[in-house]
Amino acid sequence: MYLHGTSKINAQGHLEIGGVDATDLKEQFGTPLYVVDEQLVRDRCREYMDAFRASGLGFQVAYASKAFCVMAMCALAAEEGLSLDVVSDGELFTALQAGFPAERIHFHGNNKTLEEIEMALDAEIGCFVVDNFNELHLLQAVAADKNRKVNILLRVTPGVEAHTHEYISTGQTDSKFGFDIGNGTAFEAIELASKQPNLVLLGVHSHIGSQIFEVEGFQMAVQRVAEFAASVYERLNVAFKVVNLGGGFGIRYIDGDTPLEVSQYVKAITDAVKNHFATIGYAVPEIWVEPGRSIVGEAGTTLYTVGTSKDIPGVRKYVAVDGGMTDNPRPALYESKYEAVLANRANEAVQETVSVAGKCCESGDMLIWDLELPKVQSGDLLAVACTGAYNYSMASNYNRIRRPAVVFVKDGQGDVVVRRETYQDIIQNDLVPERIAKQPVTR
Ligand SMILES: Cc1ncc(COP(=O)(O)O)c(C=O)c1O
Ligand SMILES: N[C@@H](CCCC[NH3+])C(=O)O
Repeated sequence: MYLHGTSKINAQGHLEIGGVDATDLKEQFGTPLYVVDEQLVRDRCREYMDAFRASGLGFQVAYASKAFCVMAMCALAAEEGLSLDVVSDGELFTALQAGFPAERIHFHGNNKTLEEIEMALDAEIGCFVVDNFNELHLLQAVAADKNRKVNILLRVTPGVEAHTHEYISTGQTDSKFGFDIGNGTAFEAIELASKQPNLVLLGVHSHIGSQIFEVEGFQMAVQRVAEFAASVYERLNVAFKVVNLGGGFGIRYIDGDTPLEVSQYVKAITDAVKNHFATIGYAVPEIWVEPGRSIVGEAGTTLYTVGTSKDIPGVRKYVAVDGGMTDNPRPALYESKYEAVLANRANEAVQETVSVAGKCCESGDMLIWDLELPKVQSGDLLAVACTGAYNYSMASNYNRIRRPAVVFVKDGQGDVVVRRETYQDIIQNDLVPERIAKQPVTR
């Protein structure tokens, strides 16, 4: 298994993250357990901030909180000087409760409700990323009602197909998100938005997809947006102060994944912006980005205890762990691949090939197929790497399985940032109507 960030194999032959032995983490916090290498998250934040500073352009780096949204993470992002992309009232609430500066919060989403719009307006967030005409009209009406001026970006689809899984590709014309540049809808939206008395049109937003390894897609998106900006300026005399190029920067889950350095993505984007916006006739706009996965993905490791196994001679050996698709639905959703190691015997030689199953009542609940490990025993500690993004945030209580705790590790210390769910948490919202006869609780 590739060792990201501060992860290493220590003298006892155990996996260690943030200076804490994984077997001690199991002892202290139990399994399954999400472990986050705090230093690696901070390093990634700093890589983005430094790369943008080096470009000389105005910028904001907004952490896409959908990747992993808990109060500690919002507080960390705020401390590192990042902005925040939220897509729901729940993410907004989490950020505000963590004390995230409202003026650095950007609100996304293709179906914001009236309640969400009012909540965000009342919180005085920095910017709405408007996705469609319904939202444009609703936002203008609510802002007028509250006698407020609101910053907006319009989300456009630049017609760029990112080379990634079709479910996480968003820049193409046939997408549920945004105003299409190609068919003229984006132009229409700019014309309309620029006339709204309570909306301040800062510019546009484009996001082409996720887990992208090449810079060409981003460069192409910059070119399309710049051509669009030039035509908008020429025909409407509207200048963009901000261009948001979204997130999508890839990470290394397994051998063969070939992400670029953060600085390489940023340089490609900022160079393209300088190049394509230079001739439009106004100052080069501020560049905003929204990385999620590349900030937290490689920093996450999930620890599981191995339970049962089933050997089907000549076919395969299944080993089951105490979590699965409830804490990591990505293999079932996207056929995502992961690497793993026995954290308690990380130095031992490979002796068998096993497939790692979860504990859900579902055949598709598989975490890793054909993983090479030492002879696996019940009680072993399996560490799956690169689970920091879209794992906790997409976790569920399927089969009424309690969601694991999340622990931040740094300099030899582990701190719980989300406590493990209890049985009481599982039933806390359940109600039994009176017409259903109440059964005596026997134990
Ligand atoms: C609008 C928008 N911004 C940012 C992101 C974050 O993407 P990633 O986690 O790939 O950086 C996404 C998710 O793909 C998104 O839809
Ligand atoms: N949830 C996806 C990424 C979605 C990106 C959000 N637009 C994943 O786990 O890869």
